[in-house]
Formats: sequence, structure tokens, C-alpha cells
Amino acid sequence: MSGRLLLLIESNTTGTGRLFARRAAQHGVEPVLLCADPGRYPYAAEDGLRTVAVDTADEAALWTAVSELVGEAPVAGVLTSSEYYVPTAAAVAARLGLPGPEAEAVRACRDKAEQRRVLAGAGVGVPGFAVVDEVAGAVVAAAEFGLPVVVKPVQGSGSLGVRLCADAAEVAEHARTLLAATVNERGVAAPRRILVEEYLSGPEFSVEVFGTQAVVTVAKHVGPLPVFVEVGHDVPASLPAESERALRETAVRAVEALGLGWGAAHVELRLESTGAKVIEVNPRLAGGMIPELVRRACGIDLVLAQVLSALGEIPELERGVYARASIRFLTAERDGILTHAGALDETVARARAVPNVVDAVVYRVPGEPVGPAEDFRGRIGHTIAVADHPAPAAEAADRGAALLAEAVSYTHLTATEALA
Ligand SMILES: Nc1ncnc2c1ncn2[C@@H]1O[C@H](COP(=O)(O)OP(=O)(O)OP(=O)(O)O)[C@@H](O)[C@H]1O
Repeated sequence: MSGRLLLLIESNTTGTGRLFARRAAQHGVEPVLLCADPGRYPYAAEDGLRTVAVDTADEAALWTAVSELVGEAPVAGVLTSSEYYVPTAAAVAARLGLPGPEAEAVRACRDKAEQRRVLAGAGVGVPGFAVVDEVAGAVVAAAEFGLPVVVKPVQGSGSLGVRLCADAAEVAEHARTLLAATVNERGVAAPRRILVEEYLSGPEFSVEVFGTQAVVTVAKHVGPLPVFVEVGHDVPASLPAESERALRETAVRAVEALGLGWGAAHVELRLESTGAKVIEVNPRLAGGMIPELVRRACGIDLVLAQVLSALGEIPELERGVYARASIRFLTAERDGILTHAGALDETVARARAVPNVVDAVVYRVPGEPVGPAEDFRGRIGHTIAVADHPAPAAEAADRGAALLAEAVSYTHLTATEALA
């Protein structure tokens, strides 16, 4: 180790969170995780990651902890893999004179209402939207757009609270639920505003942008309505050149309009008959194992690229399609229970044995109750497959996920009965 530190301010709890620290260590820089609750990240203890417990929502306390680390060794970069802490990490990096995104731009971007206004103002395609702070306003907006509409919080991630509402009663009920929330899922005060949006029904994609360069386009699979759980991705998306161009150009224009353009941005879009429309720009690296799929399909390590950017180095983003990578997430059809340890291990082994499957994993413990997914937290496991062509990769990932599904038992106790 060179003695230099990379400060990681909180992390994402699933997916690529732990890889940020690993890539830093592989690059000869010591990662230090600053977080309010180290117990939230079991991987930190498993990987022997140095951790500093500090209230990261308290600017002064965080700065004191950062200053102590600065006094100890040269701090070479500041980064986070959690969307919730991108503005915090950006502010700390700026205060230390280190590379990072524009703190004000990422703060504004994280407010979906503000983001919509900026994008619409810049002429970037977005769904019709209304920002409301009372139930009656939500119902009026829904009638104006025409039902169904999407009702969602102005902040958040992982599709939490995002719902398709079919009629005025559903709009009112969901708006009431969202407006009643005083804190978000990280326990931070939630704004008392929500978005009502025109429902875009075209196929969904994401464009992974780095700086202002579109690196790769991803095809996304969304589970059963009325919720929007991402249940699979194919990398790269197989698209006609014109659609690919429209998605990439729209994504880059969105990033530029928002004043981003440092490091990774994950831009979600839907392809409508009227063109590519932005669902959301996330000022961070993609979740959902997408960086891992991109690494396997295109040979580009986006996690390493993000770490290098934080350290002020120039990452290699040379494009190439070496393979096709697909992921499918396991979700429960209804309330059920995971089988016992032996059967679970066997199921995972069978999924791993499917030709072209390179990874199969179940995130939960044997005997744990499971239920239908409402958001990303309802995903129980995944399979990743890699092949030379799109169809075999997708089919192998599907087949692996179908085998994993045998780990869920619906014939024994329901989750409610098991807990009673
Ligand atoms: N106006 C819309 N029309 C169609 N689908 C939508 C719309 N808004 C949201 N969605 C769907 O809901 C999903 C989650 O929405 P959104 O990206 O706004 O929430 P999020 O919590 O930030 O999720 P993520 O972290 O996955 O980006 C989208 O990926 C999309 O499938």
C-alpha cells in the first residue's frame, strides 16, 4: 500500500458496494468506509475493511472524522456507491480539493421533480409530470394526463414507492400513503411532495454514461405491474442502430443538461413511438449487478473507472463487445418460504451447472419467509449467464432462475403462518 486513503462514505447494501473497496485495495489505495451503522454492511467485516462509525447525516461530525483521517495519511479520493450519499461525498471531496461531481448538480438531480423540470426545460424528452403536495392535486393531475398514471416519491431508489395507479381511488390512496411518510428508508426526512406522471409503456433501457460518453446500452426487464421491480437485464441491448443512437444521444443530453458529466451516471429511458424519453438520471454507477454484466460483456470495469476518477486518474473506457451477459432475479410469486439449507445448496448448485451460467446466488437464509416483490428489496437471488449471442445468454439466465425458483416452497406454511 502507498499509504494513501480512499474514503467511502456509506455504500450500497447489495450488488457492487463491496467492489469499490476491493478495487481501491487492488489499486494500492487503502479504502476506509465511513458509515453510521457498520452493521448495515456485513461485507465490511467479511472483507476486513477498515470502518469508521460516524453519523454521516451530521455534516460537522462527518467533517471531524474526515479531518482525523487527513491528519493520519494522505486522502487521495472520496466516493460513495450509495445514491443517497452522492451529494455528501461530492461536498467532502470538494472541501478537500479532490475530484468529484458538482455537489449542487447531484443534489438537484436527486430531486426527481427538480430533475424533471430541468430536463423538460432543456427540451429532453420526459413523461408529462406534475409535482403535488396534497391528495386532491394528485387526483386532478391524474385526470389531466389520463389514467393509468405513475405516482412516486420525489426522492428514492430501487423503485421504492413507485406505483402504477389505474383509477382515481388508487391515485388518492397511494398519494396519501406517500405524503404521510416523514422519513425515507434511510431514516432521513422525506420531502412532502410527490410526482404524478404520464405512464410510458414502451420497452425500458438504461444507458451507462461515464463523463459525457455513453458507454453501453442495457435492456431492462420489469416484473408484473402495478409495481416496477427490475427482474432482469441484458448487456448490451440488441437494438436497431437508430434506436440505439436515440437512447444514447438522449442520455448524454440529459446528463449535460443536469450539469453532471463527472464519473458514472445511470440513465433510465423508455423507447416510445415518439422517441426516447428519460425516466430518471441517477448521478451514480448503476446497481442491479449491471457493472458486473458490463465487465463480462464489454471488458470495461465501471467500478474501477469510478474509483480511478475519484483518485484523479483517467480510466480506460475502450468499447468492445466480447460477449453477451444476462441477469435474471429471483422473486416470489406469492407468500412462501425458502427451503432448508441442504435443498437450498442443491438448488443453487443445479442453477450454477446450467451451461453458460457463470453465477447463481440466493441472498436469503434457509427457512426465511419470502413474499411478492414490491421493490428491489423483494429480490431473493439471481443468476448471471454469459454467451456469444444474446439468445443463449438470456435463455441460460432464465433457465438458471427457473431452477433457483425451486428454492421457494409455496406448499408448506405461508410466511404469515410461519411467523405466527
Ligand atoms: N412515468 C413512468 N412511466 C413508466 N414507467 C415508469 C415511470 N416512472 C417510473 N417508472 C418505472 O418505475 C421504475 C422506477 O422508477 P424511478 O427510476 O423513478 O424510481 P427509483 O426508485 O429511482 O428507481 P431506480 O433506483 O431503479 O432508478 C422505472 O425503472 C420504470 O420502470
